[in-house]
Amino acid sequence: MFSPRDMPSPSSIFSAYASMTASIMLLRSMANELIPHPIRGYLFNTFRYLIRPRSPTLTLIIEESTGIARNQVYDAAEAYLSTRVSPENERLKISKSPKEKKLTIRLEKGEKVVDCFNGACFKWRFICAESEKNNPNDHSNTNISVRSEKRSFELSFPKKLKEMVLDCYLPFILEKAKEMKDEERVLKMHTLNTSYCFSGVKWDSINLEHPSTFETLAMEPELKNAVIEDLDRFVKRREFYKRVGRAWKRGYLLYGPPGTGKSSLIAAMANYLKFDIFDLQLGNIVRDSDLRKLLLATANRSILVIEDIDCSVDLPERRHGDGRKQTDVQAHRASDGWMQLTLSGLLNFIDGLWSSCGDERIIIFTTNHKERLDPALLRPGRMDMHIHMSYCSYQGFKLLASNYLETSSEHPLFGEIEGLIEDIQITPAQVAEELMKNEDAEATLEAFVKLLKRKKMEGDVCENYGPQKAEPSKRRKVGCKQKRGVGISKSNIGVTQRRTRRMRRECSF
Ligand SMILES: Nc1ncnc2c1ncn2[C@@H]1O[C@H](COP(=O)(O)OP(=O)(O)OP(=O)(O)O)[C@@H](O)[C@H]1O
Ligand SMILES: [Mg+2]
Repeated sequence: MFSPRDMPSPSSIFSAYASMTASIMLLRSMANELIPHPIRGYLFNTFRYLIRPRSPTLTLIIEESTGIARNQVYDAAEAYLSTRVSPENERLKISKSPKEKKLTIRLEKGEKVVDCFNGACFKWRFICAESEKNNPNDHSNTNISVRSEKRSFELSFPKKLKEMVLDCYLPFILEKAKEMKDEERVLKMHTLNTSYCFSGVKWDSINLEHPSTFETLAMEPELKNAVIEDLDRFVKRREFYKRVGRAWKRGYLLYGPPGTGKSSLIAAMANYLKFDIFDLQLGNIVRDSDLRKLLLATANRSILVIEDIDCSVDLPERRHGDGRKQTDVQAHRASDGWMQLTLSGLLNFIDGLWSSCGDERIIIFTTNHKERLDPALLRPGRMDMHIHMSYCSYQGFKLLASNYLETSSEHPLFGEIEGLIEDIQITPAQVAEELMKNEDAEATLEAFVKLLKRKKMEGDVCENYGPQKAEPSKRRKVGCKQKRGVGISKSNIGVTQRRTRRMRRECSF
């Protein structure tokens, strides 16, 4: 058993320490005489390293670049720490480039930040080491030196948290920084530069500043939710697509009358996902090979849009005897006998090479006339979701009224509007235009009621828009009314709107 009597007395500790120091000094003087200087230095450093007390802290050095490539962890840490500055910080860098929406805050040399995550505290320090080197490219012997900065972050934490830092904390920072970048991202709209049409093809881009969002879009709430859920599912399913061996792409067909929000929905999708838009005007493309080049030049996380697919190009396989005019490019193509842009070329390329060359691709076709589309485009598996954009419903009107007139509560005229709007065809674009005419909500709504009454008096007939199976002429003959309905075709995702079903029942024979 250990008893206090066994404890060494302070005087014995002191004498042991004195004799150890004396022996070290003796060893040192012997070493000085016997061991050559460079070896002595090496031995002392090794000895000091071995007897140095072990620190319970681990420090990770996160350098700005790894050879040529930038270090993603550094960039993520830089962005993330800008949200973690505290009143303790004394010097911060601040900047804003023309394209950025907000001010950017960065730590200045030597500044420290303490960040807490999952109950643990992590110490960050920004290091910026400056150095001067002779310019290796300077052959003029002027000895002009080049100053360079080596930036890095030091992340210190208790050693026992190493696994947690590598598995959770750093991935969390990478994810957070990605979210911040997406938020800051200026979306681009890429369109074709037609001056390259015959010699080659090229995308030109401008900033996409379309303000349409799902909040401002008048759509049946169930349909809107179905679209949002579909997009959410799509972007989350990288592993799923890999597992089932499918290219990570999703196709949407938007169809309905002009002014029902097809283009607005595309912009809302782009703004929601933070995806760039590539607007492919098929009418300006001559050959499949040009099309391929253009498609291969599109980026990941983008939406490829082909508007008005039924009339944008005279694809050889397409049949339409409606006397539509050819564009100049199409006429040129036909006169030269090089009708080389084919629908099968387009579809095969989209399904095959294009989609397997990139990730997170969305493709959207729009049309005012679904019934004129080639069956190849409509066959199951081609477009994942068919979205019917149709006339404005009472729900749609309420959303537009609250956006345009900023009326939160229901106005007394809303009841009358509900009764009228159900029986006539008015597009969201027309409703929006009416609601913008006057700043006075009362006067605007009164004028709107008058317009609805006038339209009702004039009478509506089913137009050749939407999913009806009947021939337009037949529908017109029987005076079948088309109710507004914004729906997804039932063959696609099983979300069919009550309204659309009712409309189908009313319009088919
Ligand atoms: N569903 C909607 N919700 C909100 N605003 C809409 C909606 N539909 C149309 N609008 C308004 O009408 C304008 C024109 O709509 P948009 O260009 O999206 O229609 P479209 O269906 O693409 O027409 P087109 O078939 O002629 O291309 C939009 O800028 C927007 O202001
Ligand atoms: Mg449009």
